[in-house]
Amino acid sequence: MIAYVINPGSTSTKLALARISPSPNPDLPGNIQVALERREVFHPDLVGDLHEQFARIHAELMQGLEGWPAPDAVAGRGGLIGPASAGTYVVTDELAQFALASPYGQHASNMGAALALEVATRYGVPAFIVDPPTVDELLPEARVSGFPGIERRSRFHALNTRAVGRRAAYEVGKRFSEAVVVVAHLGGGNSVTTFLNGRAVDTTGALLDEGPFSPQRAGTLPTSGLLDLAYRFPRPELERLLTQEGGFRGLLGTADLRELERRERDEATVRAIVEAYIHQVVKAVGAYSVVAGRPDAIALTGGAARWPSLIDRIESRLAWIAPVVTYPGELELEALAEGVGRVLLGHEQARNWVRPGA
Ligand SMILES: Nc1ncnc2c1ncn2[C@@H]1O[C@H](COP(=O)(O)OP(=O)(O)O)[C@@H](O)[C@H]1O
Ligand SMILES: CCCC(=O)OP(=O)(O)O
Repeated sequence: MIAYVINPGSTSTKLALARISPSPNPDLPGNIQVALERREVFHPDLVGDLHEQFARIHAELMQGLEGWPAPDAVAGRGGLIGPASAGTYVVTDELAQFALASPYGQHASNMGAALALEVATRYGVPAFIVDPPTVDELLPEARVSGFPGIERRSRFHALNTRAVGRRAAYEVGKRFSEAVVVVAHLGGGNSVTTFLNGRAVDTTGALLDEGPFSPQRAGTLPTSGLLDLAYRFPRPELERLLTQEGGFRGLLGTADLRELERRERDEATVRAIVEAYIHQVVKAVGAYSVVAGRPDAIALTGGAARWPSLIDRIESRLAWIAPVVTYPGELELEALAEGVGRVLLGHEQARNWVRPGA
């Protein structure tokens, strides 16, 4: 069985031809075996409204697909489509258009559904999204913020962290649906999430929410400092600053952790900010390790997990809580393929999205 899987990101669109089959080992996560033939389409200057960028990204994507055999299905990384259950969703034109103009925030993943639908329509096959970032399974007590009218939202790296959580549970001899796993996605954006029996019961969020600062996002700020900023900048500019000019980029002038890995040894300022990042990450993981009882496993993933000494320092401060497993980079293409496979192989029913408030 063949699926095209498409993951639009802020600087590139990652894609793969996925060959999907039932796993010969029924104990493997998801009981599905996936083999990926990967490609990447680079667009480092993706700025502005996604509608304006979509036609260009779609044209470049079609070139990226050239030479592949026809698919049985196409899957795109889901966007900010409103509160949703975890699962694999059929992409309709309504879902695709809603995501492109999402009222829940601008994010490259908002293009995933429309790109998948465009490609799938050309081949006359179904299009899907899997585990969109707005998967919302929060405990009621996790929704309360502390001020009336402000509700904590579930907006995180659901696709990657669920796939990583499934594997982390498997590594400690548990099924994801019967385990407590805390997953820290340390990428361009960060999120720390507690999974209880396969459900994301609490999360820091990843976009203008909470949590440790990231290569480009500010994360949780002291409220008084945020108020000062609110009186200095109009909201659109402040959103851009907090999501694109915060974190390492704001503090050290670069969002590239590979550069900081080289500089840390000789520059005390870099060392101090990296230590502050580690401090914030371990504090967040520690806090999310008490949400649902002692975790069976803690998982570290995202691009920052490719920095060995960084991960060693984080792991050494967390290992007393639970076994720590690391998945450098992300499993988003694998997770898209597994989500489609679960539906096409009959393990799971595809979900139909309903517009929020409909
Ligand atoms: N080999 C590496 N060593 C250290 N940092 C890395 C490495 N590869 C990527 N990174 C860093 O990870 C961050 C991007 O994480 P990633 O999860 O790929 O981003 P995104 O959230 O955009 O998908 C960047 O700051 C990048 O510099
Ligand atoms: C919107 C939540 C997902 C997210 O922030 O992804 P990136 O870190 O890849 O931007």
